[in-house]
Amino acid sequence: MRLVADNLCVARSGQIFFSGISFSLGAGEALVVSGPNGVGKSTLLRVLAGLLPDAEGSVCLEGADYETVAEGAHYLGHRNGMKRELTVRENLEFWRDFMASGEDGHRKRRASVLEAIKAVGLDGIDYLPFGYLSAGQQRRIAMARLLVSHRPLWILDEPTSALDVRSQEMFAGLVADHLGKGGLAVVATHHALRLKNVRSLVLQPDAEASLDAGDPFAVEASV
Ligand SMILES: Nc1ncnc2c1ncn2[C@@H]1O[C@H](COP(=O)(O)OP(=O)(O)OP(=O)(O)O)[C@@H](O)[C@H]1O
Repeated sequence: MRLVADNLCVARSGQIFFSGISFSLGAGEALVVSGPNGVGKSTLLRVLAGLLPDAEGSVCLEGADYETVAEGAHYLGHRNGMKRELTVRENLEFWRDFMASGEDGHRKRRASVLEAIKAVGLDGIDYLPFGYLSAGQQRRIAMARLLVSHRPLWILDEPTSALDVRSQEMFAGLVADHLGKGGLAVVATHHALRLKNVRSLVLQPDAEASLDAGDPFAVEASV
């Protein structure tokens, strides 16, 4: 399976935020997107997730039975996507049911709610309303959402915001495990992520985007 983006371009209010972004990401690989505030990282991720349909260019998951990239992706934006009034368990049960796919392979590869809570190191708090949790705990439960249903592509916007060093290592472990099983990930971040097997895409205003030295994959972009 490959995530293939070809010549992506986004313009809003007459201003081009980025153009000419093309890359190809294979199973087991991650693309880390970085750059200064407002340069367009979240916008790029939203394009990949199919949330900005008026963007130019194309993006697809090759070698997979998905009509759209969105069908094969988990998108975790700046917001956690949880109801404050519902308990941790109720929130994750909702997402597990909502994202349930008829495909057998997906059902076999998803964690139970309690397994997912344990995987992010928060077992024992499933009965608490989500709104009672600390900011870092809320982010970790948002990551547990990625585990209760299976999607091959993870699109993550600032996933480690509010996380302490230990939780960042936990996050790196989750992503490494996902990549190790043939998954793919695109991550926008300001932090040095403790990830291996990553490609880097740096968006810079009014400049050519810089690429990983020696990157064997085509990752080209200009802003
Ligand atoms: N609907 C819109 N219309 C016009 N401009 C917009 C719209 N939405 C976002 N923008 C602008 O698009 C630019 C890119 O925003 P984006 O959130 O993608 O940046 P970012 O690189 O993720 O920033 P940060 O590091 O602060 O999260 C910003 O200048 C923002 O103000």
